[in-house]
Amino acid sequence: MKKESIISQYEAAKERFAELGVDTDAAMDALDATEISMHCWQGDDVIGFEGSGQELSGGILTTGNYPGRARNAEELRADYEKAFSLIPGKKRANLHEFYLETGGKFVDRDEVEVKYFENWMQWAKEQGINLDFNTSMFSHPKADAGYTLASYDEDIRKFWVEHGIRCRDIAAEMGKRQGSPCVLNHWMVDGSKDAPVDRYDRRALFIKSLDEIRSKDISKDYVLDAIESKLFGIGLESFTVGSGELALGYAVSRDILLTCDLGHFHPTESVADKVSAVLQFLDKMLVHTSRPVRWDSDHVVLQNDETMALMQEIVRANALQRVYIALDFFDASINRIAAWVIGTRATQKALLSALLEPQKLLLDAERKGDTTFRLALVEEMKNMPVNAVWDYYCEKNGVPVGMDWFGEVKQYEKDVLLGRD
Ligand SMILES: C[C@H](O)[C@H](O)[C@@H](O)C(=O)CO
Ligand SMILES: [Mn+2]
Repeated sequence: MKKESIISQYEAAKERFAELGVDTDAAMDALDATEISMHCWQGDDVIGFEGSGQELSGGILTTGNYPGRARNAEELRADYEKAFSLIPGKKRANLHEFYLETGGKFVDRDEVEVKYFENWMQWAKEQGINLDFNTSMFSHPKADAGYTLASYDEDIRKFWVEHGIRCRDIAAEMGKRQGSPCVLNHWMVDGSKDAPVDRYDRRALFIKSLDEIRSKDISKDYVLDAIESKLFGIGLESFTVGSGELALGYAVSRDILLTCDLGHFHPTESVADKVSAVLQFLDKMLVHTSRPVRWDSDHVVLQNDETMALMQEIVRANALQRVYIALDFFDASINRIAAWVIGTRATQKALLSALLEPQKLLLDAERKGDTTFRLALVEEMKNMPVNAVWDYYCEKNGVPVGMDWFGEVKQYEKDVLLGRD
């Protein structure tokens, strides 16, 4: 699209929104101030660089065989950079522990140290971005029985506690060096295929282990712990130790973040609706934008009703400073850089659309009891020229407008990705 058309379409859109009392420039400023944490695991199909040959486990699954998967950290960082160049606004990089770099030596999860993330930290600094981190309590022989922190086997439980402690130290170092807290997500696979008899002791053990992991007092300026609940995993259909209630109770009682993943609840449950409830009790929370298709399939997130509703609820609750937004999907059937670009831009567009909502008009109508006007306006907003504002925002940020990014991904595929297989 020509620059003049982008500008003239933006001017027209600005006027339309202004008629509804919406300031498009303020909306773009708010979007600009919001960091989106881009997960590393889309780039290599959740395999990591441990080199143990261990298959992906833990009830999650990547399907597809698109060429060009990143095979090492250098390739993954190069792919990240390509994706960054096609996405406007502030980005963070979200790492799992098993993306460590050890120079070829096998380092088990209970031996990980900050030195194995030096390259990542250096790179993040050069890119001007911050890092987030995740404990990796899956895809490991000691997680194969389905229990980690809730294992009855004390050696296994201690192994994972040690892993958690070390991950927290690494996250603290990241947070300290980058001058921005590193969000450390704790997701544990723990659960079982069939209904267990003992749920109570398992959960008590799980909590005990989490407390042990978090026993060191680390400033929230460095690390923000978050606990992620889940409904079920493949092969772990009947029981999840870290259920919604357990995670919420743990987060509230320990004053840490709760992580709500769009794919981790019953299909009729609205994650958007949880935001205003959770934030009554917690200062902050983390959301994982994903797209469950029939189950927690981790399809690339789109600007669908769930993502739109989630962003609306964050904006309506005036909670952009309190909700950390991270992506969580992994699709190996399409170009992985395109997956990042589609998912990140979709998340940002949904957020922009929420920021362009005529909040005052809607609230006034609702408070007056004029639900007819509210319904009419909500429906009308769906076809307002949000995209003209988005195109202008991309142009202003020096990233491709519309589908222009796609040609760049295809070129990179030809020049770089196809040479990998
Ligand atoms: C890689 C995992 O999918 C991710 O860390 C976790 O957040 C999750 O959602 C597991 O289902
Ligand atoms: Mn998740």
